[in-house]
Amino acid sequence: MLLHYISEEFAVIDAKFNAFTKKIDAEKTEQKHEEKLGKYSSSILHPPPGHSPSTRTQFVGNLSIFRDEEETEVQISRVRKRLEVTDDAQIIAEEKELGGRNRYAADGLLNSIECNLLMQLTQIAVEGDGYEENKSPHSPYERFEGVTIGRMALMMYFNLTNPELLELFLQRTEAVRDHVERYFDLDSPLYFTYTHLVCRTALLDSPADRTDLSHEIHADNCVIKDGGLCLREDPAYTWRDYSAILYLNDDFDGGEFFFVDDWKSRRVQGIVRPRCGRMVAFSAGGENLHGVRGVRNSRRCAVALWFTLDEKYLEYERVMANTMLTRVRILGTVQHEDIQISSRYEDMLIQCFKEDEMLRHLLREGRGNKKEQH
Ligand SMILES: O=C(O)CCC(=O)C(=O)O
Ligand SMILES: [Fe+2]
Repeated sequence: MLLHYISEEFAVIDAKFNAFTKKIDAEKTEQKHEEKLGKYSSSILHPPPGHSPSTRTQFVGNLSIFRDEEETEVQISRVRKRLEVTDDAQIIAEEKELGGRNRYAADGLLNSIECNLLMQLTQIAVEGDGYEENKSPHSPYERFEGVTIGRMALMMYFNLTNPELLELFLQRTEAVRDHVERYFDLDSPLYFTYTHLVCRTALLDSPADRTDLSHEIHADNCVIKDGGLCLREDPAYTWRDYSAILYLNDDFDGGEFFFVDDWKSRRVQGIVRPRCGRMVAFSAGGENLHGVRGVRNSRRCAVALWFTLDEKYLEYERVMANTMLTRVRILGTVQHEDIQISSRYEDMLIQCFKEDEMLRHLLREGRGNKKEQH
């Protein structure tokens, strides 16, 4: 009876994986089609990165039996958290200083040791990662490299990077999510939807007088139309509700983050200079048009975090990464000769779950889906 139940459970997980795999294939075909049509050629559209929607129910749907109890606990812990104000983070600028609505900056989300550790993770960054392998999606004078959580998790699983680094990354980004959720005093939970560790490196042959931006002015969840209106419609990541950028270093010139009032006038309302442990957070709509000034030398690294209020867009790679971390703690890493993590690593991630019974078991138990990690 029990065996029958377990095999049925696994059949359900298999079906989800198959559906997910098909979705990835469909996305790839769609992407090729879009590339042909030049859909992303407009400079005023915030380009990738970002995965298409995934749902917790779609992906780890059979965990829903834990849901009721979990939700109640989440509510209680949220109330408790609002009462305590015991963080190390200090708010350094709010709406008034930054010149607009729903935005703030804080320091102290990482200490210098943590920044140095997380900078080690940037060594596994891949050119164009998250941007369809485009090396310089934003500025021709910079190289853009990124790492997603899925890639970090795979590297850790195959013993190519240290589990403690991934753990630190997941914990500190969770602290940012929690801070943003509490600061904006949201009534419903804020979920991660996409996380991207990115570095922008000034190319040596860049002209000294370059005036272009490292990241063109944009909003994170809408497309700016010619008239200046920002429309929350396809192909924008319309489900993104809040954004945060957590900075890891300051040993470079330029690279300031700035808010502007309007796409055409481009009047700067507020500037945030990156430094270790500083973050800027804001609502992701047209009220928060922002950009990044050119990085004039060296390398600027930061973690870009996008959040949603809609649980169905939950970042599934974070659930998988937590599950893989638990597996590695229990059974150790997987030895594999000459493993290469390709740029399309998603298929490999799914394959690991298909082939590793322990991972499937932990996923089914909800061990990658810690309630404090929305
Ligand atoms: O790196 C930054 O400071 C901002 C990047 C950004 O706005 C984005 O990736 O959407
Ligand atoms: Fe942005």
